[in-house]
Amino acid sequence: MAESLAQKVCTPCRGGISPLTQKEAAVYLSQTPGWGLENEGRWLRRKFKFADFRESQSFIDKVGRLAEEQGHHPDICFGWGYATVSLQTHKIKGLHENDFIMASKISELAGP
Ligand SMILES: C[C@H](O)[C@H](O)[C@H]1CNC2=NC(N)=NC(=O)C2=N1
Repeated sequence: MAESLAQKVCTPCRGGISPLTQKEAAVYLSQTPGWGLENEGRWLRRKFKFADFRESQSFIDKVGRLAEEQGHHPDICFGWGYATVSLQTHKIKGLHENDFIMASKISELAGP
């Protein structure tokens, strides 16, 4: 079986490559349920819901640790009962496989 996105690790992206096209991104998207494309496929986003503020905070804390581990950092907006996580590869102003790897790992942190 092909390696799942969540098993891969983010690799440094130094730029000089094209971002994924919307078509290519759509193929990855089918492997990251709950996530959606925004801004003409330049961003990947998902809103997670939680029981209260403490749970949202605990989740983003875990996301932060994962981001440091992987060297790939999402933008996060959170509040009582929710956290919205947005991913982009800045150097290419669009999406890279790394964004989908992170998305998949973040979904695993949120649980089933
Ligand atoms: C130098 C360092 O690896 C880069 O600036 C990394 C850090 N974290 C990052 N996180 C995200 N989401 N996109 C990036 O392009 C990015 N670049």
